[in-house]
Amino acid sequence: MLPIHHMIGNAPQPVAPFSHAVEADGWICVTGQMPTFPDDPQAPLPEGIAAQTTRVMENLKLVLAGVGLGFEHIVFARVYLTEFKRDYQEMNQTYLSFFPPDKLPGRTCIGVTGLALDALVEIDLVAKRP
Ligand SMILES: C=C(N)C(=O)O
Repeated sequence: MLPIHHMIGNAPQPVAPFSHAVEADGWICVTGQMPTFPDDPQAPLPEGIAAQTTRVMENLKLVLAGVGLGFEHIVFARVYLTEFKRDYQEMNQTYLSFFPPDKLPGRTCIGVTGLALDALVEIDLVAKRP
């Protein structure tokens, strides 16, 4: 079976050549979301790691909703931070607020030297249809 390529109309338009999500056999790989605004892709990014993490999580929510899923369907997440030592704890606090504490996805968090749009954070996901 070939993968299904999802473009989600109300999610932020891609900043690079990718689909918002690609599905194979009920598994959904959601492209790394940036802290951009769905209704104004040219707007400056929000200030600071808490606001950027919130924006990224809201964008992930839009992509998941576009394929009929929610955060409860996330199996694994990867978080990328450009200022790891400075932002790790604050990112965690914001990230945690999107999940019940006993239903956290698996996760890896990685410090990187740069992200598209000079963002502080990008998060990608794997989710599974029930
Ligand atoms: C922003 C991205 N997810 C990319 O360039 O792949």
